Amino acid sequence: MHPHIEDYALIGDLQSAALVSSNGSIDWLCLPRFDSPACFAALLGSQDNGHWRLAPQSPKARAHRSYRGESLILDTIWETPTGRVKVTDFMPQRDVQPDVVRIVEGLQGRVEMHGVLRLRFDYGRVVPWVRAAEGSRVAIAGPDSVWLRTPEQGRTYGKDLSTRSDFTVAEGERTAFVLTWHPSHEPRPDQIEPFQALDDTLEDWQAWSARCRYDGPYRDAVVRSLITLKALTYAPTGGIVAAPTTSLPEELGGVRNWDYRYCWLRDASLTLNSLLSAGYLDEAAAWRDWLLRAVAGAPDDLQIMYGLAGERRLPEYEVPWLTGYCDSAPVRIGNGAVDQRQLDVYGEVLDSFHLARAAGLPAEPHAWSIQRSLMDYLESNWRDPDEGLWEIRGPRRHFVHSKVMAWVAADRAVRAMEANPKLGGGIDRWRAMRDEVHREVCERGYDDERGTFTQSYETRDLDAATLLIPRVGFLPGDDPRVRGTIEAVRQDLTHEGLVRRYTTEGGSVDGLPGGEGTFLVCSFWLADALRMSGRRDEAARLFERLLSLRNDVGLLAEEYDPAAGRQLGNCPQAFSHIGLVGTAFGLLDGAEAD
Ligand SMILES: OC[C@H]1O[C@H](O[C@H]2O[C@H](CO)[C@@H](O)[C@H](O)[C@H]2O)[C@H](O)[C@@H](O)[C@@H]1O
Repeated sequence: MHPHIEDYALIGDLQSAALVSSNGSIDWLCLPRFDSPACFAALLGSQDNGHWRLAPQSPKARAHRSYRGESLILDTIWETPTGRVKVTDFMPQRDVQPDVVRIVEGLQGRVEMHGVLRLRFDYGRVVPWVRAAEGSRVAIAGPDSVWLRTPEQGRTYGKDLSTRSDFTVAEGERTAFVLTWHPSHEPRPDQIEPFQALDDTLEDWQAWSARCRYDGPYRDAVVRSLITLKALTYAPTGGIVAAPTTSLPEELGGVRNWDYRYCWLRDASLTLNSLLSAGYLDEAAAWRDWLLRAVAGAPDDLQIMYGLAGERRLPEYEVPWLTGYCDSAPVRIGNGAVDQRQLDVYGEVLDSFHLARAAGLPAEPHAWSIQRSLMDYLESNWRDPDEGLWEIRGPRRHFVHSKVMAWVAADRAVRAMEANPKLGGGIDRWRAMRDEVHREVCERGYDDERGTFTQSYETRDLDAATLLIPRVGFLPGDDPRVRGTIEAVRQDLTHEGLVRRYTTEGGSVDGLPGGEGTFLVCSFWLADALRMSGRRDEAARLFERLLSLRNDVGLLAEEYDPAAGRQLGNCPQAFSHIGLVGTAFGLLDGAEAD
């Protein structure tokens, strides 16, 4: 039986991340990068696919956990019949090689502890050779090797293809495990000092969090979301992943299982907007530079997603030896959406540049050249059908959201040139395009009878993405067409007050079998649309309900099943935390009542 998705907490080092369950087991870890093969993949299979549990021996032990202050350091406090013990899990921001540190500290009495480490390289498939060397254990298979440093007290031994540790911790004692990955052909890397690493890591995160500019009633939730978003950035390149996991299902037992360990232009631009709104300019500069490298080349070669360093090939394949989270198969690596046409990404990228300029990010001449060439491409292509932001796997359509985002792209380009005419570009053409897109969307993407925007020109069905229309400035929030869309979405797309992306019943637009949960970011968009249409109190109530869906350490997956009361989909998902930050900032504006 797998732990619930909401039973997992995140630790990470800005290059990869691990999921730690509330029973003390690290069940997911890819090394050395977010998108490397996992060496712990129990999350998507069984313990035989790799995990590392460290917890009291007593079956009566009960855990309570929290992050230490405004950091990504996880403290789990275990109460047992013989005493209390704290396990602190973190990944220090790395110098050379990645480390996972687990510090065990006796708080009261004496507690017998037990550790089980099963390393399985290549997504839970390859059992390494393990031997004792230089006072540690080293596990090697193919290109990977992992060193494990264990406490001096107690006993470490091999059993059933795992490395076990038995030891006792008394009040006031502190001891550490350090797991270090490195390429197997290289000599053992320098060893870190775990207690010093703890102090340094705490200081790094707290210094970063202290720079957050949000000053309102939801600060704890906002900072936790920002830390989570920061943890999804890949520091060496500035790329930002959509989530650190693959194939956590959108429906338990279903097939809607995707790999999110890549940089989507859409998700990353929106992540950046959240960081910018809270005053984080350095990340904006790093992302801009990543983007300039990734999209360099002919504009019609632009992809909607890339690897962490801008890699273009992310072929999708299935991993048959993993049975999937709660038997939700297949487990997929890579993402076939890489070859899709999604015309909204131009709008998201240009909007992100627009916000970066407004936030005072120093100009970079290449950045405008890229924006011009993106606009030139979009001018000739915005009339085409596409797969849209939901990355449907059915036939292309004229999605209203894609067209609205084409309007956003033109609008932001025009505004950039109005502010700085020296930039150079086709301002008159872009103005004309902006007007034409607006007219067409209001004619062909609006259902007069029902008084709502639709999902695409081809249908009367609805799409939660149309809730973004006031947020991006396409129409004001009090426009009757926006108000009508809010009501229609509420009628057709909500489940117990939470919003689905679109309907999946009866020959779904997305071309996929099965259904899915409510999509969390869409519920945040509903809160935003309500606020912008003058219904602030309803927006705040919905926001607070959404906050209550976070797990015990403030994390949100992609989706939520209100009937089962469970989170679904990849976790933690940038989209959901982007939604949280955006709505919290929005609620600071205009505190007018309904
Ligand atoms: O719904 C089917 C599609 O689901 C995934 O896409 C979703 O995740 C992306 C990353 O967060 C996001 O940008 C997109 O808006 C979401 O719909 C998956 O990546 C696709 O391959 C799949 O077709």
